[in-house]
Amino acid sequence: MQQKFYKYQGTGNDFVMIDNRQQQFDKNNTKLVSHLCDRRFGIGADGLILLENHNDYDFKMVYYNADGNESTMCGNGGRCLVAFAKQLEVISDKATFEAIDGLHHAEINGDIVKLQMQDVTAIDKKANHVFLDTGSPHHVQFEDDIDNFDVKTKGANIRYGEPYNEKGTNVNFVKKLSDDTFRVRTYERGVEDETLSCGTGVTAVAIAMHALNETTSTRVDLEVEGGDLQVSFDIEDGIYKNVWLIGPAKFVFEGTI
Ligand SMILES: N[C@@H](CCC[C@H](N)C(=O)O)C(=O)O
Repeated sequence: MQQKFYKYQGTGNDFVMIDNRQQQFDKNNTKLVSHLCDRRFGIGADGLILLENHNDYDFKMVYYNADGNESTMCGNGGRCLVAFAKQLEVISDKATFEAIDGLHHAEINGDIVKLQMQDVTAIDKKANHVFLDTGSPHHVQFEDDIDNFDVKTKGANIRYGEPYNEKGTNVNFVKKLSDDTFRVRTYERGVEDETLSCGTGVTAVAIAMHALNETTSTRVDLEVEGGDLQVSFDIEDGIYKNVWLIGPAKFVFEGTI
């Protein structure tokens, strides 16, 4: 069977998008998803996203990692899906959609997509890292020599090690550049490699940096391998609310495979 697809990227985190409003996609076919994401034998992407109909909201997001398994929330993928929904004329400049972690609101203005993320209530501060869930699990730790750091090897050791083990976590290495700017490199679970950007990852970094008093700003700039993102939030009684992930989301090409 031939499959029509669209390719999008958000600061270099790239996705195969499929319009599954007619429910024609074989959703339990792990091999098919990993084949479509394969950079040599398929289209090539960090993940695959289905846009589906929803009874109450604009659409539903179903996210798979490049390994073919459905996974938890993808922030950059959510932003790209909003741009895709606009291309399909499912929305105009605002969206409300359901993903695996709940409801998301979003706004699109040109290439820039703002995506509201879930509130963050639990921040686990350890001696050398912070762990928090921003829709996906994230380990955040400082790394001074971030430019020369072996993210793939060191990230995999943490992702598969204690206490995360097989279920795993995404791993973010951070360097502070100024009071409100941080450089981030991320090892992604399910891609099992460094990606050029991770939306839930930079959201976790921004909140972790604030919780550690590394910034007093509630609007944080994040420099990632594939570009620049911003995260803004409010804090009420120790809960991070009204969390927004902001940055570019761009159409790359479309085709049939
Ligand atoms: N790239 C994503 C994160 C995708 C999910 C992650 N790989 C996982 O399985 O936890 C993002 O932009 O948030």
